Order: sequence, then C-alpha cells, then structure tokens
Amino acid sequence: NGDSESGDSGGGSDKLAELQESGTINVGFANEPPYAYQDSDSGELEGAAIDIATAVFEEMGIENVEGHLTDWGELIPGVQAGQYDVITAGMAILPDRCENALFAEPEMQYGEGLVVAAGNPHDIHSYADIADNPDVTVALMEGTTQFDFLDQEGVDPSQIMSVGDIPGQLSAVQSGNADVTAATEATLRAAYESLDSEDVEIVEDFEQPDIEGIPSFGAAAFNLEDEGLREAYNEALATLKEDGTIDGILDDSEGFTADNNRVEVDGMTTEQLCAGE
Ligand SMILES: CC1=N[C@H](C(=O)O)[C@@H](O)CN1
Repeated sequence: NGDSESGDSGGGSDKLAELQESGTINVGFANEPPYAYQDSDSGELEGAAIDIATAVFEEMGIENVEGHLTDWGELIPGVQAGQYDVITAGMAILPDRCENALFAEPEMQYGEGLVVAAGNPHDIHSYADIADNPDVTVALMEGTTQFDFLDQEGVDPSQIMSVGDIPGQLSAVQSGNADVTAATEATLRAAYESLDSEDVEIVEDFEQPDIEGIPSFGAAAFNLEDEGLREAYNEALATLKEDGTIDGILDDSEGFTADNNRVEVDGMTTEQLCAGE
C-alpha cells in the first residue's frame, strides 16, 4: 500500500530524532549464533547481525543497544507491535516478509545446511532426499525460510515437525523425534559445536539447492511506518560498507567466511529481493 511508502517519512524522521535524543535503540533478536544471541556467561549481545547494527546505530549517533529476546516466529509481529524498534537477526529479505516489515539493505548472505543422526542412517544429503523418503521427519524452527525451501523441493507438510528454537531443532534429532533438521549452515555449525554431542552430525557433502531464495540475504527490518529511520540506517550502512567496517565485522565473526558472505559480490538490493527478483 502506498501510505506507508509515501506518507510516513516525516514520522520516521521524528522517530530518528527521538532515538538520537534518548541514545538507545531497542533491537529484537532470536538466540541464534553466529547471527544474534545473548552470551550465556556475560549476558552481552553478540553475533554478526548485532555487531553490524551496533556499528550502524553508532554511526547514526545512537550508542546504546538494548536487546529483546524472542522466538524467531515472533520477530516480525513484535516489530509491528512496537515491542522493539528493529529486528537485528540476519533475517532473510523475502517478498512476503516485505509486506510486514521494512527491510534495510542486505548486510550478509548465507546458505543452507542439514544435521542428521550420527552415521546418517537415512542417507540424506539434500532437501530432495527428504522429499524422496516420506518416512523421514524434519525439524524446522517456526517462521523460518526453510519451510518454503523444503516446500519448493517437494517435501510433504506431514514430514515437518515445527519447533520454537535452534536447541529444539538439534535435540529433536538427538532424541530421534526427527531424522534431520535444516537451518542456515552457519547456524547449524554453531549449534552443533555448542551441543558437543556424538549423537548427531553435520551433512558435510550437502549441496546448496538451486531454488528461489538461496542464497539468502539478511538485513535489519523496521516497523512499516519507520521509513525515515530505515533511510537513515541505509545511509549509515552504505558508509560502513564503503569504509570496510562491515567486511571487517563479518571477517571477525565466527561462522562467516570471506567467500560466501559478501553482499557486494552479488550486488543485490532490497527492492529486487522484495520484488522476488
Ligand atoms: C538467520 C536466519 N535466517 C533464516 C530466515 O531468515 O528465516 C532462518 O534460517 C532463521 N535464521
């Protein structure tokens, strides 16, 4: 609808002024290393999406980042309801999400992965292998891109078990309630390492599916009314892309490699991604 596009830039600017005045930005995230999480020992907000947002807001004159932990599936409803100002979770820009949140420009790109029981008893190496075996159950985190990806690959909805968070995905496989779990590769590597269990393994020869939405492009996402705030964020983000700050953050972040997480490589824009191009 045209209203939020054209009519609210004034409101967005007021919001920016308010935030600069208060010096605090409230960010919504789901616990998902290495994108955004709260360190269990220090209580600090960590992760590439948090670090990028922190640098961008600092560039905008907002120094204090306050985290609001929520389930992944509640992130967009939460920003719509005004529970926080922005989602900083490395959320993929998708056409249907663009109708419910205002995405800034891409900050990172990422691909997919799978975790199975040790020894890979069902011989699963791709999404297609899940579709080909109706006895296989796959655990997914509520609200994630993986529902759409598996659907595109022909996985039957009856094979899918929905869980609320990443630890739930791995424990579903560990306990045998699910045969496999799908998430971003970086997510699964981090979760696998922290689980430190011999019951499960990463599918090392997983092939990235050649379907719409892969690779994913992750970005900060604002309330639909905060157009001015998003524009200010994009401007500051562009400055930090140009001066190498964003590259430096991704280089320093565990789980992101120079090869596969450079948005400049593809030059995709949010406008294109929201239009499904
Ligand atoms: C960083 C991340 N991206 C995907 C998504 O955007 O739905 C999901 O895999 C959840 N986590």
